[in-house]
Order: sequence, then C-alpha cells, then structure tokens
Amino acid sequence: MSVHVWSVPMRTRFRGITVREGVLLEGPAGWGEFSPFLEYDAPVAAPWLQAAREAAYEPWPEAVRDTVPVNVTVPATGADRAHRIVAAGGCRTAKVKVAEPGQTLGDDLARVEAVRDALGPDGRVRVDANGGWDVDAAVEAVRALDRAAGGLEYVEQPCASVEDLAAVRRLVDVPVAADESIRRAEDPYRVRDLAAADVAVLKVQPLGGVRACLRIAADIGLPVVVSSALESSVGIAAGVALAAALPELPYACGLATVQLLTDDLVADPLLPVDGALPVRRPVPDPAALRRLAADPERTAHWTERLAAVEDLV
Ligand SMILES: O=C(O)CCC(=O)c1ccccc1C(=O)O
Ligand SMILES: [Mg+2]
Repeated sequence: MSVHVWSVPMRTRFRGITVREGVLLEGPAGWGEFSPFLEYDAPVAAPWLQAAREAAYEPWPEAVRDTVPVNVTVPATGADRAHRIVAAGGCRTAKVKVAEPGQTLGDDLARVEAVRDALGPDGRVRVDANGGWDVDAAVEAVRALDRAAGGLEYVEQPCASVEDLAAVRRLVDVPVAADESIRRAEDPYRVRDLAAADVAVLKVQPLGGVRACLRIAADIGLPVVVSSALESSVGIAAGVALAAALPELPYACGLATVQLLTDDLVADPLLPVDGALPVRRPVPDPAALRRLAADPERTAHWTERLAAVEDLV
C-alpha cells in the first residue's frame, strides 16, 4: 500500500492547533486519511486508522442526496474578523467557537453579535464551547448568547461531562448538541440514556468510519450533524459520504473546514458552493503531495505512529 505523510499549516489557530499533519493511504477503493491529533495515543488513534482503511478498501455506502448543506466555522477571533469570515463564506448557518481559554463572555457576545449581523435575520447561529463551562457558567452564557444571537440554533458541548450536559439541557431553552461526549463507540448510548442532548455530532475518523457512524445514527434516536476533524479534502470526503448516506439530514454539517487550512492535497478542494458541499470524492494531486510532503523527521514520526496503531487494529 502506498503511504504519503503530509503537513499543512492552519490559517488560524483552532483549538490550539496550528499545523495539520497526517498520512494518506491508497487502496483499491480509493484514498483514506489518517490524521489523529498529535496528542492522541495509539488506542485513541485506532478508530482513525479503521476509518482510513475503510476509505481505502471499501466503496462508500449509497448516497441519497447530491449536496450537503454546511456551516461556516468561525474560530475564536475578534468580532471584525468573524464578521468577514461569515460574510465571505456564503453559508446560511454559522458555527461560532466560544468559551476559548483566556477569553471572556464579553468576547463571545461580541463575536456572536457580529456573526448575526453578517448572516442577517434568516441565517442560523450555533455555538461550540468545547466543554469549556461548568453548569452555572453554561446556563448564564447560553442565555446571554441566545439573546446576543437573536436566537441560537443549538449549543454544542457546553460542558465536558455527559451528566453536566444533561443538567444544562434541563435548565436552558436552547437545544444541546453532544460532540466530545460521543468519541468512543459506546458513548452515543450514554448520551441517549441520560437524555443529555438534542443533537448528536458525529465525526468519521474518531468514530471508526462511515459505516460505524451510520450504525450509531440509526441507533441513537437523535438528529445527526456530521462534522470534520480538520481534515484535508480527502478526509472531508468521508464526512461528505456519511452525510450523503444518512436517511435524514435536518441540520447543516460542520464540513466546511478546508478553508481553515492554507493548502490542500487535492487540486479541486471540497469547498462550499452556495452553502453546500457537492457529494464527490476528489483524488490527491501528485503536485500537492510533493508540495505538502512532511520533512524527514515528521515522516519518521508518522511512519512509527502508523505502525504502532496498525498493531492494534
Ligand atoms: O463543526 C465544525 O464546524 C467544524 C469542525 C470543528 O469544529 C472541530 C474540528 C476539529 C476538532 C474539533 C472540532 C469541534 O467541533 O469542536
Ligand atoms: Mg465541537
């Protein structure tokens, strides 16, 4: 099997990440992306490799739609930059990062107001706290952000634990989405059993592939939002394949993140057109693979990492 190690700087720091790195695997069915975050140990990275192998060896499940509506993702930047990102994006839904360490609720309120202004009254605004609040802070922040946004579509992962998610859900009117609470195969059932969320965010790599996510979606009894793990267009294509195959897709997906990277491994990146991604599978561009090839030290690191995870799956 042919293996390519790549490295792409981010345009804006996002959850502390400034460079995305990973491996592309080519198999009989196409290309797969293995790009677990750097701090993940081999057991946590194992489902990421299963997802890459599925992409390389098995065809995508049948699509039931040919476009996937997506949200523009707004990092925890200042209000002016947030306004520009949304105005330039062409998406009718914006997901705004909030509760960033080192920032205040005032920063979040200003960012969300700017995003509403850029979207106009018909757009949808959702926020993602990445588990950054305790229950009291979440209740206060969600109520204030809901007012500042002129209505929030939902709040993603307001608190870190499933119990706290369930508590917040009972205290606020804004729907709650679970993201980090759904990382291992058994997690969705805990979120469901504790009635901790109104929406399930599913990511193909951490959950072990498109088919694994389709099974979770069928079992969990909640509407699903497919989101990215900041992949290149090769990895985003797996998210698009999942979103295209879901029987119901009531919300915009968080798959418009290629624009957060400075470059891409394909010549025709999966970027939104009129707020939606086309359902297609771009192939890596040989010139891009050369341009973005990781240096020898990072290539050695990823080759070792891949071998350690291969021993587990
Ligand atoms: O959902 C989106 O709009 C984009 C993806 C995203 O936010 C994300 C990307 C990488 C790691 C974590 C997250 C997150 O949802 O918190
Ligand atoms: Mg999230």
